[in-house]
Amino acid sequence: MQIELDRVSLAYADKTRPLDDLTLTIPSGQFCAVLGRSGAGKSSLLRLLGGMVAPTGGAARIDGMALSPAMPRALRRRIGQVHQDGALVGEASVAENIVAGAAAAMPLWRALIGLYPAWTRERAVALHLELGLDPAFLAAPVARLSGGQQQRVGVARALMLEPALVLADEPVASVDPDTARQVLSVLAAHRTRLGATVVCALHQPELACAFADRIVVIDEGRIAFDGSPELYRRSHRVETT
Ligand SMILES: Nc1ncnc2c1ncn2[C@@H]1O[C@H](COP(=O)(O)OP(=O)(O)OP(=O)(O)O)[C@@H](O)[C@H]1O
Repeated sequence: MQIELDRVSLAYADKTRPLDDLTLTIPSGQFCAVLGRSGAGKSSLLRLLGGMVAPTGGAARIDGMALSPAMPRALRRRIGQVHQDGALVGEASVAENIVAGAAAAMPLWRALIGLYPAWTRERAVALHLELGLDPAFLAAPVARLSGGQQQRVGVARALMLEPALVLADEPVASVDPDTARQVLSVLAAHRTRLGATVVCALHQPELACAFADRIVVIDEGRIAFDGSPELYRRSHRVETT
């Protein structure tokens, strides 16, 4: 899916302006890492791309269609989102949290009573293992997992419907370096297999350079850098890992 932001601004009710006149095109199939200090506007950008908030200025489009909280369900189900806070149901099991990522593909009543088809359970288990989680966790309440394990559950849930666009907000913030690489490898493999677009907010420039095709740095709601990992490395002296 191609993303086009044309002079997009976002202002919250309290007049905070996390995105300011931002123009950005992310072509279909690109792995774009979004870097920037805390409070720079990365989560706001991902919320806007996920249709959770509407731009207050400019135009935001995905495959030519307007991005907004009112976008059609058929479009929304093609977007997989990894939320910074996990947005998991703590008392539900890990398996239940992961299969919930398929809810948009079935009638609401089925999701409400947990009547998920067999393929969703099989896919949930496959993703769980691919992300390096212990099979013994599947039946455990998600609240019992560590922060990093919960983040991986959030990634598995986001990939359930094989989304054409993955929006990942700091998906490796709480995991060790090896696990971080494993999680980003899963996102990169998803991109390669399906030609999906991946937009991933990160705080680790070295991981961004290792996995992304393109680095965008946001500062005070504006683009401070936009270029290849090679260019980013040269201009920011990033260690190669
Ligand atoms: N719902 C909201 N209402 C008002 N202001 C908000 C809201 N959400 C975020 N902000 C503000 O918008 C600015 C950008 O926040 P955002 O969460 O997008 O930054 P970020 O780059 O993702 O930061 P971090 O790396 O810490 O997650 C900050 O000043 C933040 O306080």
